[in-house]
Amino acid sequence: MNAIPHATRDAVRVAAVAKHHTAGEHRVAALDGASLTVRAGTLTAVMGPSGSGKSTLLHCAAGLDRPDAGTVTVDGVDLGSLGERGLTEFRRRRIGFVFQDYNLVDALTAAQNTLLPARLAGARAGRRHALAALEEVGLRDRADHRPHQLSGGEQQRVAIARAVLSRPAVLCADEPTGALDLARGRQVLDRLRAVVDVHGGTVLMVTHDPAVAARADRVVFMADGRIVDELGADGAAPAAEAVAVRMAGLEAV
Ligand SMILES: Nc1ncnc2c1ncn2[C@@H]1O[C@H](COP(=O)(O)OP(=O)(O)OP(=O)(O)O)[C@@H](O)[C@H]1O
Repeated sequence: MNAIPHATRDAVRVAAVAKHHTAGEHRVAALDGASLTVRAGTLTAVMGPSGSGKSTLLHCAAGLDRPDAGTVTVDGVDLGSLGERGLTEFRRRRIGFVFQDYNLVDALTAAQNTLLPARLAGARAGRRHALAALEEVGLRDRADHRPHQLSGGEQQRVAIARAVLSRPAVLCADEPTGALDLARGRQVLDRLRAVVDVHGGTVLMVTHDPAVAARADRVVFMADGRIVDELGADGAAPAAEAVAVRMAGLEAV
């Protein structure tokens, strides 16, 4: 097989993407020519002032929103070339989500939720695989609990177990630690790091917290619907202080 090493492949390519939202008579340019390339096997954090377009960028990269202009390519597939059904299937098979409100199916147990994307994709994964993935996120003993019986952080970890099992091309995380206390937030981040460092996965994460962003390999900064700056591109780990200074600069504008 001509496998390309993970670190040299692009998992996500967002090129000159524009996206407008309409609220009443207002038309807001949430993205205005945003471009971002995410290498496979890396953890990238997206930061920026409130309203700068972070969530919209993540939604476009995850195939949940369609851009008005520009292209989004995930794992070599131009999402714009897919119809609704094709896009839904691609999302199920190739994109993982750690979102506050887009995570788990209430009617299913943690183990069943962990298996869901793999099963939908036709993989022959069974309970044994689900338990192994849940073990990795420290939740093997909660395998038969349903989402409402789990805390927010535990639900996030089930969503990560899912990614461990189904190996999406990219795992998109929107404020994965936002609702968690420090210790639980750290656990979730440790697991996201393991998705990258142990399993060779790719994570794209939106966060407001410089300390969280400092766990990424690269931090990109948004303002007015575009990527305007970044840290870590030279291979040096971004420091929380440097991230905070850049953010303060953007928020002061
Ligand atoms: N569904 C929507 N309808 C109308 N406007 C929207 C919608 N979603 C986002 N916007 C607007 O688009 C712009 C970008 O929003 P987005 O949520 O992407 O920013 P963000 O950087 O993630 O913000 P925050 O940090 O506050 O979550 C904002 O001005 C926002 O008000």
